[in-house]
Amino acid sequence: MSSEDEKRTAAVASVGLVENGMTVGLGTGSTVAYLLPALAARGLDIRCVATSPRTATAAGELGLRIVDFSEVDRFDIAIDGADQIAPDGWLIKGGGAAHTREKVVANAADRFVVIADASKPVDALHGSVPVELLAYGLSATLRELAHVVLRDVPRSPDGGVIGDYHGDLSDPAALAARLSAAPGLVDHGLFPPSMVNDVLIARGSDVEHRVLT
Ligand SMILES: O=C(CO)[C@H](O)[C@H](O)COP(=O)(O)O
Repeated sequence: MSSEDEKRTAAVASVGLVENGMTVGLGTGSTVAYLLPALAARGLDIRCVATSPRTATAAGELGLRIVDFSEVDRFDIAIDGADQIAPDGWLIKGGGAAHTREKVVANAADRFVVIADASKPVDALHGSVPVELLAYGLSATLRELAHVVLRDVPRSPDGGVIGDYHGDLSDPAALAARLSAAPGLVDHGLFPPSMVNDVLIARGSDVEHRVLT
């Protein structure tokens, strides 16, 4: 089974967790792209908030009811993909640069569900961590953080500059605290295990369901 099939399998499994009347947060990415039609096919009476224009457009075209985040202060459930999933539940997100919005939605959700193909679980987080930076004072923020490489991509819908922090990821909690403490950093792609309730990982046609909190 291809990773695309696994993304679809995990996404389809997650829609069984959504019930009539729920307010649902929708993530961003290629795995979420499989979630949207599966969710729409259930024909539930739900309202959704999207974490990106891309997700909002796709969901709307499928007939899902998208409302503005200003109408919502919490979610019954939010479902999203991830770039890396560590054994202890730490995530790296933001490959699609939507991590700031995704974190706001995940944090406001009673239940945050991660859907992933078998390439996403890792023994240890590695590589780089997506960051969103305030355009104001960008040079000073880059100097303060060091090790950030800016991406050649458009700004976020909220005007943030997107980059990736390259450094030691062996202590995600310490790094998350250091990044969060930097003035000018809007948010980063390290999501703590305390924010994650369920992880659905498809391996072939099987789905492993990890329950975290
Ligand atoms: O954080 C994200 C976007 O900002 C995505 O959830 C993450 O990059 C995974 O994407 P995909 O489902 O395409 O593998």
